[in-house]
Amino acid sequence: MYQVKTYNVISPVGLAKLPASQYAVNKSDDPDALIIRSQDMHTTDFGKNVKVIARAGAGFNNIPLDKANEQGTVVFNTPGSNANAVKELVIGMLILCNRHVIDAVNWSAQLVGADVSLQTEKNKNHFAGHELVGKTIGVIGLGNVGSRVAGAAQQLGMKVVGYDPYISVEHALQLSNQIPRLDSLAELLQQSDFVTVHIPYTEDNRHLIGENEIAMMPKGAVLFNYSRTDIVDDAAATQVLDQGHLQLYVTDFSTQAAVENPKAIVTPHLGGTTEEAEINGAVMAANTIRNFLEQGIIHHSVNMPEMTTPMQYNHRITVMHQNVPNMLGQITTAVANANINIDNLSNQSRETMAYTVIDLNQLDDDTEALIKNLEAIPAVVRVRLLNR
Ligand SMILES: NC(=O)C1=CN([C@@H]2O[C@H](COP(=O)(O)OP(=O)(O)OC[C@H]3O[C@@H](n4cnc5c(N)ncnc54)[C@H](O)[C@@H]3O)[C@@H](O)[C@H]2O)C=CC1
Ligand SMILES: O=C(O)C(=O)COP(=O)(O)O
Repeated sequence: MYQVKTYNVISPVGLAKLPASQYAVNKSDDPDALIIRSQDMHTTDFGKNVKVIARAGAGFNNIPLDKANEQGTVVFNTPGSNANAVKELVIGMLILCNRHVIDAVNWSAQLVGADVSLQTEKNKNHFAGHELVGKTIGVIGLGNVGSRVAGAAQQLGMKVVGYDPYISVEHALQLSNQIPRLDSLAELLQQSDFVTVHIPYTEDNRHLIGENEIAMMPKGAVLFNYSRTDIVDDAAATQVLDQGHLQLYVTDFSTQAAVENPKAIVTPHLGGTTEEAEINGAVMAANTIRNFLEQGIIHHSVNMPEMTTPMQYNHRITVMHQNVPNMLGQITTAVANANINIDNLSNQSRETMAYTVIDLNQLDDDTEALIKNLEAIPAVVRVRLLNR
């Protein structure tokens, strides 16, 4: 029985993909697998028995990949599962903000008395807005979310420019040829009435949009952050709001600087919070966990190499190890010393880590000794034996 532990709200539709005959959910404090969303795993203990962490969602900066690598824990995310949800919220906020709808609705809610319609007609022009057609939106990051935001903004009649020096082939092919990909961030910032950021948080992306970048944006521009805290320097963004250079700062992240500034519009990390996205993410996470635990398949990992060959033989030994010389030699020697014939072997690497998978039709009686010998090889971090 595999033990699975969940953190955050994980859709029961996804959990139902884990057969009760093989998986127990939230029944053990020493789980094999975790399904999480934004739980901060830097401060949440997870033991060596955790073989897999599935992040139902896109961003994985809440998971310490160094620790995961050290103990041989494969980390997955569910790319694209909530991208439509974020796109819809960003486009919704774009329209709401450009028409001052939030202030207008709050104002209407305070109306009392018999002359409500009179007051309305007299004051509505305080909330006169602008249309989006013909305005320029700069989309930073053209992955699952950014490419959808770019496409939707284009359909609204906006001019769209993009910036993503690392765009995947898949997303580059999907992007309309009407959407120019600019060579520099500065070029994008200088020409955009609206800037929206859709990139992962990494050390390199910390404060990608800071004081200097905001200064490059035209006066009266609007900045959206539906990516992560700290990709935009909130202190700088809220300061220029006060100085009037930015018209609005719209963010999904409740930092102190943002919530204290009346000109900042803060949604409480709602981008991926729709029933549909929660189901998509949880279903993908559950399927990913099953494929990995039952067959050793790795697809959509953020720390380990891809290995998508299904289990076609009776037994599979998976060896997670550091990506250093002579590992294959040592692993195959250990198997040969056990007098076992290898039917299929695959070895993939990714940065500092590698994954070797050995398929066998027949095992000898002393499998335990073989597993121990494999585990004893320096640089091996986890060995698993899977049986069909
Ligand atoms: N507010 C929310 O609830 C949600 C927030 N997010 C955030 O949005 C981020 C993006 O999500 P997805 O589009 O699904 O991820 P993705 O991985 O599909 O796309 C990210 C894109 O950013 C690009 N990129 C990376 N660094 C860049 C840089 N310095 N400049 C320009 N482009 C850069 C990559 O090449 C990639 O194309 C996530 O990492 C997460 O932090 C995602 C989903 C929900
Ligand atoms: O998928 C992401 O990166 C998100 O930010 C969504 O986070 P959540 O699953 O709503 O806690």
